[in-house]
Amino acid sequence: MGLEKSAFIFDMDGTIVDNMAFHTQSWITFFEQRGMTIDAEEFFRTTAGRQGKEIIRAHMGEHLLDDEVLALNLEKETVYRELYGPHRKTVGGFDELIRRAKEQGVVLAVATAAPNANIEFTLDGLDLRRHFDIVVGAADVARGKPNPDGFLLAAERCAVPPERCIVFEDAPLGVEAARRAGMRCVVLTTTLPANAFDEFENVIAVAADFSELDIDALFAD
Ligand SMILES: O=P(O)(O)OC[C@H]1O[C@@H](O)[C@H](O)[C@@H](O)[C@@H]1O
Repeated sequence: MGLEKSAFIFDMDGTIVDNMAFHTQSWITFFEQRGMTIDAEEFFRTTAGRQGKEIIRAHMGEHLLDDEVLALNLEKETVYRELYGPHRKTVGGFDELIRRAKEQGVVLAVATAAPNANIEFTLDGLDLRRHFDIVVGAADVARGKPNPDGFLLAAERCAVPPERCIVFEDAPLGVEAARRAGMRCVVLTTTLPANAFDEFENVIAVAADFSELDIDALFAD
């Protein structure tokens, strides 16, 4: 890798941890209780990376008051944490990739659509926060993915230009957010297969887990 300052910006859910099936299950339960049915795969493609409040308003009505949305989102995220809690662990090869990235001086950030309680649940619950220079969550930006706001804020706080940032993502809306931010992207196929990302020209690598990735090769692109 060259001497220029560079950053890795990790999506959290579905990327650092393989938890999207648990998010989807908690949404299915949440909507079922309100007499609504959702298709799991379609739901993942169209919502993963959006903020909970955006997902709730899109499905239940834009008229909902902020406090109502907050309470509904709290309910959904509580179910999610109960479901995923016993399964919490990082995706294979994550610790080793972080170790190598630190050795090479890569600045490390997280940019997630998750609320603070879920960030604490995952990053503190797995003792990962110490690895990251910057953590950006739903509370820091108005709009979720596919808007680039979270990635751009993370890059700004890292003081690394977008073209020197590599995003790690598992969801199409997240890859699109990276594209809009002017960032290259590594896709983790935790939830969708590689061909679900064929349309994206900013994808530089696709991997089942982090052990398959070579840092020098990523920055050589
Ligand atoms: O993939 P990210 O950016 O970490 O996003 C996490 C969000 O992804 C959404 O799909 C979930 O429904 C939210 O509840 C969750 O917080």
